[in-house]
Formats: sequence, structure tokens, C-alpha cells
Amino acid sequence: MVECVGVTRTFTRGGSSGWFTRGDAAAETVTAVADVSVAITPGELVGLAGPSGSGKSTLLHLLAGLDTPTSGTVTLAGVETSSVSSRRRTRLRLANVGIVFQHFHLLPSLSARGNVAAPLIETGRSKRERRRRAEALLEQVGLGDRVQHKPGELSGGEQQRVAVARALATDPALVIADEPTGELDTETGAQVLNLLAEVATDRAVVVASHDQQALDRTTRLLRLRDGRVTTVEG
Ligand SMILES: Nc1ncnc2c1ncn2[C@@H]1O[C@H](COP(=O)(O)OP(=O)(O)OP(=O)(O)O)[C@@H](O)[C@H]1O
Repeated sequence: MVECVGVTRTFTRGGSSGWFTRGDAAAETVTAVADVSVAITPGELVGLAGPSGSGKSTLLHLLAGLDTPTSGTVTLAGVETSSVSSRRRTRLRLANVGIVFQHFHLLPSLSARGNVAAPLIETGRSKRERRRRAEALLEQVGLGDRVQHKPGELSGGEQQRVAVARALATDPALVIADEPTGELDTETGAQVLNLLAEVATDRAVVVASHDQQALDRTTRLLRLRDGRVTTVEG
């Protein structure tokens, strides 16, 4: 589903003016991800672990096609992400990747159903079809009785389950989750992890986390340090 070969991502930062300007001697290059090769297939729940700044989020962004590598290749659904325009990459991502964030990122003015249906607007489905699909997904994540609630009327765990339903709206083959339990208590986090494990039975799920409970659920665990994969477990 997604494959990285020799992927490195560097950023340039620092210098007297804050962000890099050409010729600024104090600017430095930070290697966020260094020479990572990994292939992830449907049915896997892959974990990314490592200390803060070890490159987990950067690698997730590369896998999702939100960013492209400085060197090496990321191939998502058969397309090398660096070889296409940013517009085509966006379309590739929308069709193949669902994303779950630590802070849910739901639209506060929309109902749970509206949030889940939002990614479907671009797909050309009728309003009725979008509503039906959103309701079915909310049912699947155990929120069939909350479809009309707005995010502010839902608990953190419920909001994250709405976010998982939204990530599944376009039926993506890859789901990326960045610290999905970071805002949740242990029990609520466990519910969201159960859901992600269920989701991973027929698609690829990649979770970056500091939460041992989340890492324990993975079928393969990549430990990162200074942008490099130091160990692979499972
Ligand atoms: N846009 C950017 N510009 C400059 N440096 C960046 C940028 N994004 C990430 N970095 C740097 O790359 C390194 C890896 O960051 P990243 O966010 O991937 O780590 P992480 O493992 O996800 O950390 P955390 O667990 O704290 O979220 C860090 O040194 C970070 O400061």
C-alpha cells in the first residue's frame, strides 16, 4: 500500500532572522528522517515509537503524501509522491489516506454526521448518499445515537471516534494516526485503539505514539531515534 525506500527528509532552520534565508551562516540543516525504508501492507497495524523529535510525525506526513522526501522515494498506491504535482498528490491522498490527529480537528459548527460526510463532498456523491455513509460509519464506531451532536457536545473519546469515522469516509486503504490517544484517558484511549485495530483488519494503519497502550496493540513496531529506524519489533 505504501513503501518508503531510502527516505530522508531534512529541514533548514535557524539563523539570526529565525527562519532560514540564503547566505545566513547560522542556519542549520535538521535531518528529521534519515534513510528509512519500510513497506506497509493492508492488515497491518504499524506503530512508530521514539522520543520527542525522533521523526515520527515527519515520517507519517511522508507516508500520507502530505510532504515529500528530500531524497529517496515514497510510493503510495503505486504512485511515487515526488513524481506528481502537488494537486495530483492531494487527490492521491484524498483517495487513499485517512488521517486521525491528536486534537481531533473536527469542524465545530458541523454535526458529527456533517464532519464525517465532509470528505465525501469532493467525491461527487449525492447529499443523501453522503449522509447515509456518514450515519453508517458513526454506527460502526458506536455513535449511532450521536449523529446530530456537534463536537462541543461530545466527550474527547467520542470526538476521536467521530474523527476515525471521518478518516474512513472515503474508504481509504491507509489510515494514519498521530498520537490518537494523546488527549484521552486510558479507558477511552483503549476504545479508540480497539477501533483502529478493527480498521486494520482490511487496511493498513500506522500509529505514531508515546502511549505504551497504543504501541502494545501494533502488529509491527518501528522505533525511531534521530530520524533513523533503530529497531523493528514484530
Ligand atoms: N517544518 C519543520 N521545520 C524545521 N524543522 C522541523 C520541521 N518539522 C520537524 N522538524 C524537526 O524535525 C525533527 C523531527 O520532528 P518530528 O515532529 O517528526 O518528531 P516527533 O518524533 O514527531 O516528535 P513529537 O513526539 O514531539 O511529536 C525535530 O528536530 C523537529 O524540530
